This record gives sequence, C-alpha cells and structure tokens, in this order.
Amino acid sequence: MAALPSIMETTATVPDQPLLSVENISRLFGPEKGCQGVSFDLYPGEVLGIVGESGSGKSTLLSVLSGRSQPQDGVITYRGQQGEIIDLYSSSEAERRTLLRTEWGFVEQNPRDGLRMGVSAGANIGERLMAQGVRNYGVLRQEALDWLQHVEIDANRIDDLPRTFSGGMQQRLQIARNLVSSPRLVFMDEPTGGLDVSVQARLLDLLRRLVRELDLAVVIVTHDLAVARLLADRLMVMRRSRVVESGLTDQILDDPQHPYTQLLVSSVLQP
Ligand SMILES: Nc1ncnc2c1ncn2[C@@H]1O[C@H](COP(=O)(O)OP(=O)(O)OP(=O)(O)O)[C@@H](O)[C@H]1O
Repeated sequence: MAALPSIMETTATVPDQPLLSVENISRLFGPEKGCQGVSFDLYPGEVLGIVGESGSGKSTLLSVLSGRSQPQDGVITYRGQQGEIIDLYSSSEAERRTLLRTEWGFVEQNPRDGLRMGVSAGANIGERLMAQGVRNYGVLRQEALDWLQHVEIDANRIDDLPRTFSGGMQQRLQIARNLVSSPRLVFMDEPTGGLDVSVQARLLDLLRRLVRELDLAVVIVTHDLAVARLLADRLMVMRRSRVVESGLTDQILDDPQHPYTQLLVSSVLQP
C-alpha cells in the first residue's frame, strides 16, 4: 500500500499548545436545549469524545465548534498551520468555510450529507485538493487511487458514483474525501451511526488506524460508549445542554463520578 501522506511536516504546531480553545460557549434554543457554558482545550493529535443521551446538545455543540453555527456567547480560537491564532467567529464566513475545506474536516453521520452524490468517487476525493490548488490530473487521480486504497475501497470503483456504493463504503469514501487534504482537526458526528454492527466494527478499526497514523485531532460526537472507548482519549459527558463530567476516557467509563454518567455507563453494561 502506498504510504499515507506525511502531514504537517512544515507546521508550526507546538504540541503543548492547544489547537482549539473553547471558552464558555453557549447556544441555546430554549431552556436546557442546546449547549451552554462549555469550555475545553483540544491538543494536536488528541481525540475528544462528546457523549450523552439524545437531545443533550451534542450536535449543537459540534456545529458551534466546527464554525457552522454562531454561539450566543463565548469564544473559540484555533491555532492555524503557521501558528497564528484565529478567532473563529470574528473571522468572516468565507474564512471559516476555507478552514473547513482545508485544515479541518467534517464527517457527517449520513454520508449523503458529506459527499457529492452526482460526481464520481475519484472526483469526491480530489475536490479538496483542487480547492488547495492542485490542478494536475495525474496527481489528482493518483491521490484518489491511494486514498481509495487507504479506506479499503477497490480501486476500480474510482469512476463510479457514490450512490452505487453500500452505506459502509460511502462512509469510507467520505472519510477519504476529508482526509486527503491532510487536515489537522476533524469533526465527526456519529460516524458509525446507522451502519450494521459488523460494518461499524470495520469502520471503527479504520478510523482508529487513520487517526493514529495521521496524528489527527478529532472531536467526535457519539451516543455509543463503545465507540467512545475505542476512539477517544478524553470524554465530555453532556446532559441537558451542560457538560456534567469530563476527563480521560478510561477514567470516566471505569469510574464515573457524576450520577448521570454512572447511569449512562451502567445502562450499557446491563444485558
Ligand atoms: N435548530 C433548532 N431549533 C430549535 N431547537 C433545536 C434546534 N437544534 C437543536 N434543537 C434542540 O436542542 C436540543 C439539543 O439538540 P441536539 O441535536 O444538539 O442534541 P443531541 O445530543 O445531538 O441529540 P441526538 O443524539 O438525538 O442527535 C434538543 O432539544 C433539540 O430539539
């Protein structure tokens, strides 16, 4: 297999400085509906899981963190590739969109929301590279072939439309489309949701491998504690719009402190 692209060799990333700093952000649609008072730092290469029951505010928080919806309160700063500090919501919408297409990625739960269904698998992968200025057809095609291989899709499907792919393949294609441009930070919203258990397991293995090999920082929303256990270094547990507990994944899952987390963990352990 071709080597994965080495990432960020030229970056000014300082490992002991946060990539993303989140200070007291809130976005509420009603009392306890949305997210409020959320603060944390995310470091390069770190995987943060956001867990909690349905309606606790996970997706709202993710959309605020990823620059998709403006918080009513709080500040989010991102340390750019050159070491510059970017205040996410002081930037223009165009700047935020550029960030999402280049240094960031977003893996949607439903691959149809993250893929362009009307163009080939190869074109889906090549799009972000083109946005970064790669124009050479041979280079684009080779990158697409390499990435199909990285996500375990047969290379001879390169010219096929994503709608001819299975759900698991579409999700792997979406991952390739996001990772081809060597993002430093990837947001994922229930990336294994809606897939069969066996397909989920394979996708999780793939994600785990890619996250490690590419040293990606990830914020992943999941209601599945097994997914969180497998992927996340750290967890934030949300309930009714607030973070009720946060810490190292093993610590939280093996010795939950908050009664709600205890309930969440014990409900999974029960047959
Ligand atoms: N655009 C919106 N307008 C009004 N209310 C909203 C909107 N988006 C989310 N909400 C409400 O905010 C609360 C949190 O929703 P959110 O989708 O963030 O929760 P979640 O934890 O991601 O849930 P799930 O796991 O079911 O996706 C819910 O009560 C939801 O109804």
